[in-house]
Amino acid sequence: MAAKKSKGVPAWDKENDPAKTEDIRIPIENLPVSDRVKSFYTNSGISELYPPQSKAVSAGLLEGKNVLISIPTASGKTLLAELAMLQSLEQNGKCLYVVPLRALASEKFRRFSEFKELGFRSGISTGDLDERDENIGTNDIIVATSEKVDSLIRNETHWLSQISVVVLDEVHLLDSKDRGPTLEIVITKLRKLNPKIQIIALSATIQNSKEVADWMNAECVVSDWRPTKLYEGVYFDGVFEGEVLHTKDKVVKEIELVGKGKEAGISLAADTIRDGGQCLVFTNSRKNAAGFAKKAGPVIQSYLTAAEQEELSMLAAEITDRSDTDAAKTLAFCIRMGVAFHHAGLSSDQRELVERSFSAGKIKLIASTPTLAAGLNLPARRVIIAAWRRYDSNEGMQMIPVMEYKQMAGRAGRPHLDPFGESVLIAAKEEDIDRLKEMYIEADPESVESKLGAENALRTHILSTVSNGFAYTRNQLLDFFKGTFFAYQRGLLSTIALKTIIDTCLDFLIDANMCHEDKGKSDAIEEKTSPFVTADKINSTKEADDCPLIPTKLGSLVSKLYLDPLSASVILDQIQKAEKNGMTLTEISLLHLICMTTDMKLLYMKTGDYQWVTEFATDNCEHIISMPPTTKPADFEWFLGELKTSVLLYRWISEIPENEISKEFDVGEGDIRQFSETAAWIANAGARLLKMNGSPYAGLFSDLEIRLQYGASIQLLPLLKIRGIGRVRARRLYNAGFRSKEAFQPADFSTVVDLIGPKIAVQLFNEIGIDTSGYAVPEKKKAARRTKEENETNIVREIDSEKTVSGKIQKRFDDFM
Ligand SMILES: Nc1ncnc2c1ncn2[C@@H]1O[C@H](COP(=O)(O)OP(=O)(O)OP(=O)(O)O)[C@@H](O)[C@H]1O
Repeated sequence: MAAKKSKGVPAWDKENDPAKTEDIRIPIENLPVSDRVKSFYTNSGISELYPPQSKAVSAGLLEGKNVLISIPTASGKTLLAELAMLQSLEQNGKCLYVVPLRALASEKFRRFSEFKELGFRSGISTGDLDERDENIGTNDIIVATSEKVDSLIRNETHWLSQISVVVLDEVHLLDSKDRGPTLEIVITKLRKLNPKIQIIALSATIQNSKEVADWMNAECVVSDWRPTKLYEGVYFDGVFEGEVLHTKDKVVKEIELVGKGKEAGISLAADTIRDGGQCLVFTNSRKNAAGFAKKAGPVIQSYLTAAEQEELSMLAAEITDRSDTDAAKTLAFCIRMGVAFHHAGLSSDQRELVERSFSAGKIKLIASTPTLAAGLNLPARRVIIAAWRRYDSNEGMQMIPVMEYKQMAGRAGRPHLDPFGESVLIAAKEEDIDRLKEMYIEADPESVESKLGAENALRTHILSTVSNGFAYTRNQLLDFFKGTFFAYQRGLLSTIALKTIIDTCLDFLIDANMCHEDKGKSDAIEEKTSPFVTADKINSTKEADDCPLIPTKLGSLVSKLYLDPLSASVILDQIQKAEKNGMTLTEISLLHLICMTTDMKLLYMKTGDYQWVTEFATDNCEHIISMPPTTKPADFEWFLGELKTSVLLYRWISEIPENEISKEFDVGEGDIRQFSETAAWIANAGARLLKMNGSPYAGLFSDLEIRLQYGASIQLLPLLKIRGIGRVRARRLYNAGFRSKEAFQPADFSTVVDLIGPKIAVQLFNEIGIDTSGYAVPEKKKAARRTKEENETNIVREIDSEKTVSGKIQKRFDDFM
């Protein structure tokens, strides 16, 4: 039934509000948006809203109200965000779209770039694409991760206060131990910065959506409607039985067992691919993901046409052209058979290629860790959950959370991509069938619980809250944190808990000289209001005994660097100790120091590691600033983990090939990049902290930062400082006798072209001030050479784009799964 249109009243007529009770689908034509926005959607084939979307519009989405939308996977949450953003943009607004992962940011950025035809520009601010943060605020829509937004707030980015609509994608991640606290703080600060901001929160279905919505002062839209049927079921002993929840529509399929081992997972995948569908298989470890793909390959290959196989061979060649690690070879081997694996150990290039080729229908099956569970729109007709238990280092084998199951299952049957979807849990025993139905299919996802109440999470946010002027006293700090979801959820109890944690954190910050308390000067509060957050935006509860908290220069710097204050204090204390003891610090000393900080992730110690890492410690004891006594086993074990990670970084900056590092440490290329990038970011922060202190080691940290970014020896540093030159080209130039900028003479042009290719040679000569306009520049010759060159250009570009507004390196926040 179409809603009636009458003058001045929205077409969905709120009085009757049919969307609340009926399967109403508001026609795009009836929406209170401009004609060109309507045409944009109708031209793309979207003529009416889905029922849950209609419900959101009825709830005031297009009237500027805050709305939390908690509806099933694939039910079109993004379109709702788009409508609210476009409506605001037409009234000169500016929108911020906050996502948890960089892969999602890229997907959304690509989509919003289509609004160019409406005259709206989009930008991405995750620190890994070309767009620079200096200019990012000139865009109409800015896509960013929550950590990046937090960092933009800390750096007092002026356009943040112009944001009229903020979209919080995957807001149920408030529950995440790693990402939740930052997301919570970002929401609280954005609301303080601009109390009129419209919040659109998009969430998977969660138990306590009303509670989250109430915290945000938002309307809560809940629905279980899904545009395509999703059959959720269990496979056991050759049969898959699925059911569409709520409609009770059933399917029973006998599955032909195929392949050498007649394995359930492979047979289930083959069953769909034979019918022209594609499959996503979720496993519980990287090893199992690659193992599944290798085993499934020969079966899936038998369904491919010759033309498909040829295309896949080209994709496989793209992988091996760019990397010669064993993992790359295995991936290429699988891709030739139409299958792939996907996990955080792959490089971002490899992951993108796999996602892109699956979307294009070339790769038929991906076996993945949960890296692919969240948010991406992929054409999987069947999702197979091959393992619903996962190993947890603290608690052993555990069943995966219901929320994670729902997210995985929701990748199946996406509108426009597949006619229906199937999600299959594999039961090994008959008694598991009912258990799995009860525990996953029929179960409600867990409630979202704030994870803000831990000292580790709060320390950094307390410093930034004081540094940016969101609070000037202890009482104001408490008031600020009373605005968080943690306080809202815990009620009165949270005040006592928060006060205790705030006091502990402040004691630490005062001790570490990052902030001080101006006792007896409560008048000073008025004097030091920040230009970023004005005093009237602070809900002040100034009392006579409430004296000002003043961030020190060090505190402000640590906040802007996005470093955990504990990390900063470790760096400064250890350097001071070394200087006092008259030590001469080396790259090994600093690498170990980087690994001592709380911001650095560490490698696990394996049984075979103890001996060699202990020997390394003994051989290098003069380089190590602090060595724990062996009498404290837990501390010593931790120390060995730090040292093992330092050795990985040391190999990287010694130009050891990635494949060797991968084998030695049993890590993937993606891990090496993550370790080195995080370490480079901490080295940059270390350099800036020490520079402020006047320490002679600031320079050593700066050099180390560049070496960590590129994975290069100290000899190559002068060449690496030239734009466009990465470690491969720098090594080639160095070996040919070019050791610094000054070494290049106009006559060397053709030699340099031979070494690094024409494009980069021209760039290099121009950069060092030699005009190349009169030179004959040869065409690039071989495709293979081009790929390698482009590969290195990508690495350099990625590194260049890591620099933000103030030239700092931003931290990477990808999962390690
Ligand atoms: N009203 C509509 N009519 C037709 N197609 C639509 C409509 N709304 C959204 N879609 C399409 O549905 C698909 C899924 O939408 P979207 O990715 O926004 O879902 P989602 O709710 O964000 O899912 P998830 O939570 O799983 O990420 C997209 O291809 C989108 O273009």
